[in-house]
Amino acid sequence: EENKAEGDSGTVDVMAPCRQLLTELEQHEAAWPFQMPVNGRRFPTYHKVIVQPMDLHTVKERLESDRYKTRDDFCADVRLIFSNCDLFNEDDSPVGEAGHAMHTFFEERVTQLWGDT
Ligand SMILES: Cn1cc(C(=O)NCCN2CCCC2)ccc1=O
Repeated sequence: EENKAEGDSGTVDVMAPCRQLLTELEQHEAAWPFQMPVNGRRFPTYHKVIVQPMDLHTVKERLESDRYKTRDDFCADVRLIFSNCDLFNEDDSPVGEAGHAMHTFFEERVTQLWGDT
C-alpha cells in the first residue's frame, strides 16, 4: 500500500539517485575490474586477504532487492569495493589505478548529489 506518511501524492523514491550513480559507475571506463566478483580460482589468495568481497553487480542486486534502507548503506558497499581494491592491489598496477580513478569519481558524484563533506 502507498506510504501515507508522504506530504506529496506518492512515496518518495530516496534510492533513485543511488540507481543513477550505480549506472554511472557501471559505465565508467575504469569499471572493468569491478563489474563482477573477483574469481577465487584465478586469484587463490583473494579470499584469504579480503573478508568481505564486493562488486558492482552485487551492489545492483542488493539495490534492486531493497536491501539498502538508506543511501549511506548503499555508499558503504560501494566504498568496500575500493577499500578491498586498495588492500589487494599495488597503487601502480592496472587494477589499483582503476580503483583509484573509480573511487575519486564516486566521491565527487556523492558530493554533487548529496553535498557530503
Ligand atoms: C577487483 N579486482 C579485480 C581483478 C581482476 O583482474 N578482475 C578480472 C577482470 N576481468 C576483466 C574481464 C573479465 C574479468 C583483480 C584484483 C582485484 O582486486
